[in-house]
Amino acid sequence: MEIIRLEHIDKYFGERKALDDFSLSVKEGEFLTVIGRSGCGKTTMLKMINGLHTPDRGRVLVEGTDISQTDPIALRRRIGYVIQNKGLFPHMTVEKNITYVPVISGKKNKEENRKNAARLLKTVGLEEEMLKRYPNELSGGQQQRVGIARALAADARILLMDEPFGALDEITKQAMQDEILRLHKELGITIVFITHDIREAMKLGDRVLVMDQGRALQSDTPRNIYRSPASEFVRQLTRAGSGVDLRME
Ligand SMILES: Nc1ncnc2c1ncn2[C@@H]1O[C@H](COP(=O)(O)OP(=O)(O)OP(=O)(O)O)[C@@H](O)[C@H]1O
Repeated sequence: MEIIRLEHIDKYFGERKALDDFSLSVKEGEFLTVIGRSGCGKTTMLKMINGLHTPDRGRVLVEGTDISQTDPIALRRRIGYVIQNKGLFPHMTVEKNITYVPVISGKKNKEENRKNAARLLKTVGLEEEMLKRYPNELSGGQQQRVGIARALAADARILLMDEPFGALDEITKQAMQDEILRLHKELGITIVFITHDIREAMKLGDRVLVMDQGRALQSDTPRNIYRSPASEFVRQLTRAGSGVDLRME
């Protein structure tokens, strides 16, 4: 079943066209990785899904409903959103961070919320005693885990991740990649995951979407992308050590 659908989206920032007739369909339970040069529109596309950006043309459907017809706050609360670094509230404990959305959504039972937060921490591989800590008392990898736990706290069925592991060292990054693969399998959630790292895109994605200049260049399984790249750019991208620098526009 289709869970996310973007139909012929155009998005302008002033004169600049960030998305150009962009369409996408994501199936429920799919793990989609998104890769492309800096500035090609990846984040803009992701923010279309949870309504942080609105299209100038086209429609966005989540679970079959046009999101322009739904309450944007309710939409954002049921879609998990994990970003690099700046995700957690620094002045709140881990517990408060994780229970933030459930609490503002009306779940006021403290004991139940605490139990739920402890369960989620365990799900992402952290100890319950971390509930009392503040974000600056955690390592980068631990903060990312809390970010994921928080995104899952509202029983999200969709997780949007924007370069979540970009700032982590290689070893922590690999551990987190394995962790997110496990979570995806266990929870059956749908994940849209932006990365600059082609190895990460190929390792995690059931399907890899390559974007360029606001358009979808190719979207296929890692194997097919590797075997039958749609263009020279995609071919170079998938060849390890090809020297393609995605951070350059
Ligand atoms: N709020 C904004 N105001 C003006 N221009 C914007 C805004 N957000 C994005 N843009 C522009 O739209 C284009 C697409 O940006 P976007 O952040 O989606 O790219 P990206 O592929 O996610 O890049 P990166 O990989 O560097 O994060 C860029 O040229 C960017 O400068």
